[in-house]
Amino acid sequence: MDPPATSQPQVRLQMDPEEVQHIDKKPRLGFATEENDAIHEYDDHDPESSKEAMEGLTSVFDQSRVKRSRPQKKLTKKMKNMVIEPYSAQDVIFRDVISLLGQEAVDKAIQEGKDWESPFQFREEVELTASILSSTGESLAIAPAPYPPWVVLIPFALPGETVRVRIHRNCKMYSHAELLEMITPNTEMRDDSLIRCKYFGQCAGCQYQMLSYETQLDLKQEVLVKAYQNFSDLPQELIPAISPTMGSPLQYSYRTKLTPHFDRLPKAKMADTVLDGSRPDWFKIGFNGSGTRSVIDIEECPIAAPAINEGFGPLRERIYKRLYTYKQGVSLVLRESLPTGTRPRSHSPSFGLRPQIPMGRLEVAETTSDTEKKVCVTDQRATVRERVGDTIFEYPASAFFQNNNSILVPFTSYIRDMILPEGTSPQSKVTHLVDAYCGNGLFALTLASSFKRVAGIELDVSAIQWANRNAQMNKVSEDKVSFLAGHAANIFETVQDFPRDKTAVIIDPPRRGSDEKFIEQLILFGSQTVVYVSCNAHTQARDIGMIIKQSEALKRGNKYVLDSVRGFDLFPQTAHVESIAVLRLVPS
Ligand SMILES: C[S@@+](CC[C@H](N)C(=O)[O-])C[C@H]1O[C@@H](n2cnc3c(N)ncnc32)[C@H](O)[C@@H]1O
Repeated sequence: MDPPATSQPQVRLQMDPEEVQHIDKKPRLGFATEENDAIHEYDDHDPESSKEAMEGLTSVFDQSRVKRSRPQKKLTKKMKNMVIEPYSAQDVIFRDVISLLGQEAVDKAIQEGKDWESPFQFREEVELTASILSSTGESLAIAPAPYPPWVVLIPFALPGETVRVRIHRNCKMYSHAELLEMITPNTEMRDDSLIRCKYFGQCAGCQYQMLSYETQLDLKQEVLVKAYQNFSDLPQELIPAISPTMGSPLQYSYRTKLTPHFDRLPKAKMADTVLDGSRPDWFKIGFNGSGTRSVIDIEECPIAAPAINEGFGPLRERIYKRLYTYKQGVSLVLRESLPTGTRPRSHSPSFGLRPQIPMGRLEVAETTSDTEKKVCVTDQRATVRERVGDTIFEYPASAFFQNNNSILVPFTSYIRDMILPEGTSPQSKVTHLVDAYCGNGLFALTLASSFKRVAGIELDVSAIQWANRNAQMNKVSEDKVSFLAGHAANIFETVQDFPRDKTAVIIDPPRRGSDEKFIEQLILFGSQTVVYVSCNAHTQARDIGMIIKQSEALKRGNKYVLDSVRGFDLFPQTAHVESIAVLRLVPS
């Protein structure tokens, strides 16, 4: 079903392999995903991410569900091509549209073929009031009477805020930056003095800089509530109360990876420009603009780690000097790294301390980040070094690794505490761990000291080589931790000797979630605990619903129940949230 993790169908290395990835065609909505497996519709982890749903003031009915009777020529090419992926941002918004307009009105519009027919005249001025904030970070407004039922997305607006816009074709008129200035503020939630980035509103990366951190965490809790309501297909009584989101110790300067890019250079402009090593005014390196597919020039990113911002200036200068060498669009990687020579710490008991420190109502995790000076790695093939608690990780600069180091100790400790809750009797204590979708070994290696045996599996052969190397570097023996390259579902036949009532399985799949093959094997194996980690709560909710229902359908005397769901804020200032769901096997 999924392409192999190592294939990169639309991205290939051509020249200057040390620093750039040339892109065959102009990126549609984003770049190679953190999973390195394809060009995704958008990459939730990257500030350049741009969603179709954030393309402008966009109508949000669903093309894919409609059997059209009206002439297709009425639709623009873009609309014709638009298919809403289940569990995508558009699908998430579509559920919000239904909740706003009602199922009946939506069905009627679809039946009449009016789901994409804007009720607005060309360049008509309309005053819109945002009704709800979607999980994607933009607000939805209902067109006022006498318009027919119609929903418009307003990026950066908050519920209750009003904006007067002149509507263009398909409701698109103003750039988002202009929109930001046109919004009549809702003083309860909005505090524009909090905005730290001069590109906020223009750049597609951040959605929430105008909100207090407490509000951001509350919104992310709400994202998980809605994800489980809308996508798990579980009755409400089987969904536990979603726990408050764990805040990130660093709310700015946290990103350890940045991937700015530039488009194919315009030949005519190149011919007319004297390249003198400075930036020609038409040349832009940065991220996708909000509401546009073009790149905006960004010199610094306040959510990125200081080392990355320090490295960005010199990298830009190197690029200006050799602009004539770039034949295609280019994606860069900047990665924060410990200096080489940093060694693993000897294991200290501090890693076992409970991480949370309450700050009033706000819970922000305590970090054990290094105080050591970091460097910026821009060579995509170079090795990056990172410490998580006592464990050192190395991986290639272009590989996947969680991008907010400041929260990784509390994040991994929380998973361990969920697997080994306080007060468990020694007889029922989990002793064995499976790390499915293990990447280069983050969970397996940070948690190894708490288990007798650990087995990790990962599709990307190179990631497995790095996982083995990381095990060696941290002096974790092969008898204790083993890594296997392969489809996650294959892990279960290799851990038949693990006692199932004393085994926990961690799942951390890509955004698209897990697959039926894996879920079937997981349920058949029947480990005592399952911890599902995900950067996409919607596919997580779908999979959790499947696991619960299928385990019950097996009728073998036990079933999975959803014990807890908690968000971790790995992506402050953005609408994204990492979700940890814990399942326990209980007697039916
Ligand atoms: C979100 S990353 C998590 C990696 C790791 N747990 C971490 O936190 O660093 C998802 C990983 O799943 C891997 N993957 C994707 N499909 C897979 C499959 N079918 N079987 C095993 N691994 C897969 C990807 O290569 C990627 O490394």
